[in-house]
Amino acid sequence: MTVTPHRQSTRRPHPADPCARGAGAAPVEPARPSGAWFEGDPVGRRQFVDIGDLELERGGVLPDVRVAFETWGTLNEAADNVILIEHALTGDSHVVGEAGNGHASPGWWQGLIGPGRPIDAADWFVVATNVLGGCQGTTGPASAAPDGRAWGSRFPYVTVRDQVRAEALLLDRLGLQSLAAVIGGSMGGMRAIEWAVTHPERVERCVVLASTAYATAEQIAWCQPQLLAIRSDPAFAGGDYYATGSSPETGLGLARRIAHITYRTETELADRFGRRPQLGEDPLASDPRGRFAVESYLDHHAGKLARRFDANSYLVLTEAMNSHDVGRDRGGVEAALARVRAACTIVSVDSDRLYPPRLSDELHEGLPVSSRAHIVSDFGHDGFLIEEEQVGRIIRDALDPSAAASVA
Ligand SMILES: CC(=O)SCCNC(=O)CCNC(=O)[C@H](O)C(C)(C)COP(=O)(O)OP(=O)(O)OC[C@H]1O[C@@H](n2cnc3c(N)ncnc32)[C@H](O)[C@@H]1OP(=O)(O)O
Ligand SMILES: N[C@@H](CCO)C(=O)O
Repeated sequence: MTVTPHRQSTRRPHPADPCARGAGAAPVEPARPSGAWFEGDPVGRRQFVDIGDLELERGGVLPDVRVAFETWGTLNEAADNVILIEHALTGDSHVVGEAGNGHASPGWWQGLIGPGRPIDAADWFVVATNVLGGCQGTTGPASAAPDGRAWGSRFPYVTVRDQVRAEALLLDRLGLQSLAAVIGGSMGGMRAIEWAVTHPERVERCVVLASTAYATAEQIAWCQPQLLAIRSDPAFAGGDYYATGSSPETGLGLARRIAHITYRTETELADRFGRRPQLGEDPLASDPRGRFAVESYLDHHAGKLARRFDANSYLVLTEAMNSHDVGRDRGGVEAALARVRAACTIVSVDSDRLYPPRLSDELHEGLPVSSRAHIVSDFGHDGFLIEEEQVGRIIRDALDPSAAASVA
């Protein structure tokens, strides 16, 4: 297959990237490349394809959608060695990074792709997209609407199915019809299973980690105070804060604190922090009031996310996760899962309190061809990111030719 690179972009913060610089200022879209293009790049750099107008599940059309992605490896002649990797809520397409090519920053599954690694780029062509509604180059609330202003509050409600539709259009544009595997964790796992249900004929293997067939009552419940925290921040300005010179960092930080607790475990926090005060601080003093170490830890994660992520994207993606239900309008979860033809691997983290193993059991039991795998971890939901060796072993097994395809 001939591939023509029209334009390359490294992951260095683009001045228009609200995730990279804090979301305070008005976004400026980078110049749009014309038509679809991509490059089989062994290192992985962010690239863009305009997929046109996107029809949304709840009605209406999102015009001029752009999808950003990175690739590793080379597409083979048969175009049947494609793996799609789906990132989680605040993740991105930067699955691995390599020093020396403008990619010094490691990726979120750094040990996964490369020579001798579970996904050897000599064998596979890996595509990792940035999700619709996010803030890493794919169209989201900080992108310019047709009138040139940021979408802001006008950005529509998008569902996980819309996100998968955008990715399917991207792959169509790239001429990639079949997926040897789609792999994702957490919110990425939602997209992975939605891919297998929506496009059974295109997906050969599906690996779903720390995820679910549908958002549960408790998951939606945890999201509610996070949504409220952002929307209650005076700097939120109804969602149209891009031109105000500030952004709802306090609300986003609160949301992250709430979420981060759900990503970890009670025992980890107890063992790691206990009742220890933060170094040099006294939580029992009245002036100045000091912090417990665990409070400082949460402050750290809150600040870090508020600096790198757009609050509107956090809202849009959280609501998309709430929308997730593979059974909607398909006769229920059981009927939806029965459509899947991929060989699936369903993975849970034993200590995950947010996506507990029973949800993986439900997926596994409903899928026609499924293996069940377990990650043993002290870290809870974040175990799917932290326990890279275990994840690597599971993915290596899932990609083994003997675990292949039921796709006709
Ligand atoms: C697919 C995706 O989801 S990609 C997105 C993943 N990345 C993120 O979500 C970023 C947020 N981070 C996380 O969720 C988690 O840190 C993970 C899963 C990435 C990694 O987990 P761990 O390796 O266990 O990191 P941990 O939670 O211990 O955090 C370490 C940070 O806390 C800081 N920290 C630890 N204790 C304290 C404390 N008492 N006070 C302040 N900061 C503290 C460390 O200095 C370190 O800072 P750094 O990350 O800026 O270097
Ligand atoms: N740390 C992950 C947890 C959600 O799965 C994220 O922020 O995306």
